[in-house]
Amino acid sequence: MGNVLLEIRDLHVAVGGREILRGVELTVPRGEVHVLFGPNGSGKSTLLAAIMGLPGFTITRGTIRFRGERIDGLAPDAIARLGIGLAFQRPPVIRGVRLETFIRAISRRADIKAEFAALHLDALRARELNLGFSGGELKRSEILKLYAQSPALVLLDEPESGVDLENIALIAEAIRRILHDPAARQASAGLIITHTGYILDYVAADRGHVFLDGRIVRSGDVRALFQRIRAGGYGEGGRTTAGGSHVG
Ligand SMILES: Nc1ncnc2c1ncn2[C@@H]1O[C@H](COP(=O)(O)OP(=O)(O)OP(=O)(O)O)[C@@H](O)[C@H]1O
Repeated sequence: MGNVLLEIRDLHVAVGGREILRGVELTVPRGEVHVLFGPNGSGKSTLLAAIMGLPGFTITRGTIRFRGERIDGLAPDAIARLGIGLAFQRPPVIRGVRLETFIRAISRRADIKAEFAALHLDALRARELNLGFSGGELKRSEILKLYAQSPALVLLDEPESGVDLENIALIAEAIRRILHDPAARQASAGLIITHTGYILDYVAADRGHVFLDGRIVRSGDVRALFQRIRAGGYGEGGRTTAGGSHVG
């Protein structure tokens, strides 16, 4: 138990009265990076939202434990304070709050100025949070947010989607700094959703899981799972859901 950071048992989650997660079982040990694959609508983002305690995602059965303590039922700010951070797939706009003000308010890091520069976000410091940000800018500011927050468990929802190749490298390097921070006593654990797999070229991932219809149906070596999905789709015998070599 001492080595387990996140433990999810028989998790059922309803959204808008519809059951989306139907018995998720997942264990993430300290310092490990796990990757979630699965077709559109299979419930991957819902899982991250439920871990984060976001409103509208109702846990109807099961438990979520972080460092051995139940966190299901806690408010998102309490969960964030315990050391979990989420980079949204589509982050919300917050009018009237400048990017820099927001980052400084949540930052536990001394070197945040350097990270603004590394993520090419200096020109956006005074902008209202996420308002009119391009796809790449949105993703980079989400990663900066995580870097500032410095969580023990990092949840990344498609960090590279809609991002050009140069910016993927920029983002992936920053994710590496968050996950494998030499200043931290222990590396952070991560749970990453990806369709493209680009991120796997940069981040050393320990284990992969395939999501289908609200459950994890297969787990194993990340690269072997990804190759299998590329070759045959997401279903047990291949092709049932994703079809052909199309992954995302
Ligand atoms: N706020 C909501 N209200 C109603 N249904 C929702 C809501 N949020 C998610 N859902 C539904 O839950 C299902 C799972 O969505 P989710 O975003 O978790 O899937 P996903 O696996 O992350 O998909 P993708 O790969 O397309 O991002 C979808 O059918 C979606 O429409």
